[in-house]
Parts: sequence; structure tokens; C-alpha cells
Amino acid sequence: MSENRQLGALTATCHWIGQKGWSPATGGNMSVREDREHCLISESGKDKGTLTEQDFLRVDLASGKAPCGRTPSAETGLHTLLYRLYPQVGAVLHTHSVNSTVLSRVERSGALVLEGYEMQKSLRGQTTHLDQVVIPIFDNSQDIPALVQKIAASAEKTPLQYGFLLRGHGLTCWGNDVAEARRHLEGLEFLFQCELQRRLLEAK
Ligand SMILES: CSC[C@@H](O)[C@@H](O)C(=O)COP(=O)(O)O
Ligand SMILES: [Zn+2]
Repeated sequence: MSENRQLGALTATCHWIGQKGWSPATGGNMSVREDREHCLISESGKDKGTLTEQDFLRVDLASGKAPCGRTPSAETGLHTLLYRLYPQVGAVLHTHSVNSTVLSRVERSGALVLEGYEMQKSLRGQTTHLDQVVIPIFDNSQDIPALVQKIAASAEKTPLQYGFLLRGHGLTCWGNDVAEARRHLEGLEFLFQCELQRRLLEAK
């Protein structure tokens, strides 16, 4: 495997995600950009909380294939789409927290709108709780190429920012490097928990 300065940070982030309980069983997948044409992504079917640097496979962004012959994440297509669409994206984290799984089902529309929270400022470029942060929700599918097409079509109309939810599945978020992707993940998870609790309490 070629050297990638971000890979150590990504592996540590995977362990942190595991400790948070956001990648139960073999759920979740994580990647880091290597260059304009390649990323390093977690091997399919592993426990993401105990990954080592050897568990990341070099994948071609155009084909989604790993030349080494091992099997990259089943959701590689979602990562490669983000790296292809946005040259500034340096790391992508996909997690299966309880809050993202439940909230993406409770919210029946095509987006979760976050508003009124100071922690919105954990997201790049956000400066006030008064703005709206819109996180798109796409219906889950086992057909990843079809899902990729759907997300790409939506991104053409409205560029993606920070992350998106897959309904009943989880969150995919990103940043310009591993540290920013991790901050976005932590910020969004905090906001999801607040939003779920607010909805529960206000429903009474
Ligand atoms: C618990 S299986 C979940 C998978 O289907 C998938 O959603 C997932 O996040 C992990 O798939 P993987 O192929 O290991 O990257
Ligand atoms: Zn998943």
C-alpha cells in the first residue's frame, strides 16, 4: 500500500467511531483521498472499530475497483462519487448510529432541516444558529449504482454539503481532510440527538 499521511488519522477515527457505537457489527465504511484518481477505502465486511492500516484498499475512482483483488466496501460507489464530484473532499465517513438510523425514518420528507442550534457552527462555513443546515435524505437501496445515480442527479441541482442520510441506514459525511470529516461527523451526530429529543419531547 502506498504511503498516505492521512491514513493514520483515519484509522484512529475508525477506532473512535467504534467506541462511540456508531459502527455496530460490520456497519460503516471509511475512506481517504490518495490523489485525483484514487482513494483508500475500508475492506468490505470488517469490524470498522478495529481496523488497521492494512485493512484499507487502494481503489480507482473511475472504476471503483481495487487492483489488489480484495473486495472494497459494498458502498464504495458512494465514496468515489463524492471524490469525483468535489475535488476538495479529502475524507468520507459512513456510519450507522441509532440516531441517524431512526431520525432518517421519522423525517418522511427528502431532507432534515437543522435550525436554531449553536452546534451548527461545527460545520465548515456556518457562522450562526439562525441559518438552516439542510441534510438530504435519500431512500435506502441495495442497488448502489442506482443510488449513486440518484444522488448524483440531486447533487447536480443542489450541491451536497457536509453529508447525507440514507433512510433507515445511516449517515455519510465528509470533509477536506480526516480531521474535518471527523468534526462534521461529531457535530452532525450531536445535532441529530438534539433533534430527535426535541421531537420526542414536543410530541407529548
Ligand atoms: C451490517 S452490514 C451493512 C452493510 O450492508 C453496509 O451498509 C455497510 O455499511 C458496511 O458494508 P461494507 O461492505 O463492510 O463497507
Ligand atoms: Zn452502510
